[in-house]
Amino acid sequence: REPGLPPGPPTLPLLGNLHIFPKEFAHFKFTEWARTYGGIYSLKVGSGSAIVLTDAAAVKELMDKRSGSTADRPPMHVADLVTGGLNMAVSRYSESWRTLRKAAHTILTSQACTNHLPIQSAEASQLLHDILCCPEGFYNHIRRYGNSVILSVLHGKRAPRYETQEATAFFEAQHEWELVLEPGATPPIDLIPILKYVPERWAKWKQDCSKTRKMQWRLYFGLLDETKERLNQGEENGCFMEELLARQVELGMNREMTGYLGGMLIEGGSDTTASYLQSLILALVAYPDAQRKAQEEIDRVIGSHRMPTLNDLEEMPYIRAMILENHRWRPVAPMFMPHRALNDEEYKGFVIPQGCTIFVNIWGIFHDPELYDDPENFVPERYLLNENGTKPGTDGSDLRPNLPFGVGRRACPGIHLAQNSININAMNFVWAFNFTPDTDTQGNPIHLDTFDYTKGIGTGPRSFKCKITPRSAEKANIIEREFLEAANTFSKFEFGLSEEDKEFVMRSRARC
Ligand code: HEM
Repeated sequence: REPGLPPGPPTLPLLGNLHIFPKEFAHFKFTEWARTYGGIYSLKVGSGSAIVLTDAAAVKELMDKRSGSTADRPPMHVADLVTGGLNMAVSRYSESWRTLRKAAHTILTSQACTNHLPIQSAEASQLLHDILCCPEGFYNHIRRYGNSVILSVLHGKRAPRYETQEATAFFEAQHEWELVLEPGATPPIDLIPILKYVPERWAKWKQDCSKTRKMQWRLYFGLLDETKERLNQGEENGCFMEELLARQVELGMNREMTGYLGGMLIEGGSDTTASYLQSLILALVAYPDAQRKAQEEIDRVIGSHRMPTLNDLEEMPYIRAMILENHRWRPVAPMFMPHRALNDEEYKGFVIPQGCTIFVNIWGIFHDPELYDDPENFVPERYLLNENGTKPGTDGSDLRPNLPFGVGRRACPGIHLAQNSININAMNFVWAFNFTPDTDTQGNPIHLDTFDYTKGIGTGPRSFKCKITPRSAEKANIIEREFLEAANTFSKFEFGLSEEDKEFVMRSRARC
C-alpha cells in the first residue's frame, strides 16, 4: 500500500487484496471492512488501488463537490466491445458521454416527465388490475410494468404482456449483458490488456460479447426505426425518442448514439424501478405495522371511493417516509456504480490517487448504527423525525433524500421518471391491497428471507411468494373501472402488437 493511501485490509505481495476481494454482494464485505478500517479505506487490486467511501461527509465532498474530478468510470473493455463505448452508464468521462448525458437531460426533465404522467398512471392501473386478477404473478407483473413504462415514454410503444416481444427481447438481452459484466465472467482484460488480442474463436467471452451486441442492436435499433417510420407516417405520440430524433443534429447525436441512448435508458429504467417496487412489497409483508399505518393514513386522506393521484402524496407524510425508508433499507444500487478519479485528490490527509476506482458504499452508510437507530429494520417513522431519517442528536446534513439516485455528474438522469413511478405505485399498493405472508399446508405463515436478493450492480429481491388480496370489493371495482378507462390512453401506444398481444388486450378488457 503506497504512502498516503487510506488504511485497509492487509495485502499480499503482487495480489494486494485481490485474494479477498468479494466476488458477489460486495457491499456486505465492504461494510464489514468499513466498521474496522473506517469511512475511507483502500483496497489494493494488483498494482491498482480502490477507495471505498462509507462516510457521508466524504461522499458529499469528493463525489458531489469535487465531481469534476471523480465522475469518470473505470475502463471496461467488455462494455466497449458490446456497446462501442456508447452505453452512458458505463462509458468513460468522455466527449461522447457528455453528448449522451446532455441529450438524456434534455428529454428527461421534470416537466417532460410530468407530461407523461397519463401513460404512467395508466400503466399503474394495469399493474393493479394484473395483481387483482393474478396475485401470485405480482413479481413479473411489476417487471412488465417497469419495462412497459420506459418503452412507452421513450419509444412510444408499450408492452401489454410480460411476454410481449419487445419486453422478452429486452429481458433476454439484459440477462446476457449482466452475464458479460459479471466479475469473473471474463479474464482480467483491463488489468492484462494483451488478452484483448486473443482471437474470438478461442475466447468464449468475446463470442458472448458479440452475441449480446447483436441482441441489443436488434432491439434498440428496431425500436428506433419504428419510431422513424411512425414519424414519416405522421403518427407521432409524443414519446421521448421522437424529440431526440427531431433534435438529433442540434444535440450532436448520430444514428448510433441515438439508438444506443434509447436502448440504455431502457436498461437504466426498467428493472431498477421494478426492483424498488418488489422490495417495497417485501417490506410491507415483513413489517405489518408499517403497512397498517400506511393504510390508515391513505384511508384517512383518500377513502374508498377513488384511487390516489400524485397530488395526494403531499397529504401523506407516513407514505412519503415509507418511500424514503425503502430506499434506505434496500437500495437498488447498494454501491451505485464504480467511479474513477481523474486527478489526484487529497481528503483529510489521505491521497485519493488519479486512476483509482472509487466505490460509494451507500449500503454501509444507510445501515450505519451511528447514523440510524435500528438500521437493519424497516422503520418509516425515522423519516418523520427529519428528512434524512437520522437518529436524534446526529448531524445528518451530509445526507440528502435523493442520495439513493447517485452522486455528482453521474447522478441518475431518470430520477423524475423513477420517482413518479415509485410515488404512484406506493400509494396504489397500500390503498388497494393487503399484503400478508404466504402460508404452509397447515396455515402457518412462511417466514420471508428479506436478504434473498439478486447479484449485480443493481439488485432486487429474488422472486418470492406472498398473499395479496383486495382491501374491499369497492376498491376492486374501482381498479377494474380505472383499467378500462385507461384503454383510451393506451391506444396510441399500442401499435404493431402481435396476435397474442391483441387477444390478451381484448380479453383483459372484457373481464378480470
Ligand atoms: C428506483 C429507480 C432508480 C434508482 C434507485 C436509480 C439509481 C441510479 C444510481 C444509483 C445510478 C448511479 C449513479 C452513480 O454512479 O453515482 C444511476 C445511474 C443511471 N440511471 Fe438510474 N435509477 C433509477 C431509475 C432510472 C430510470 C427510470 C432511468 C431512465 C429513464 C435511469 C437511468 C440511469 C442512467 C442512464 C444512469 C447512468 C448515468 C451516468 O453514468 O451518467 N435510472 N441510477
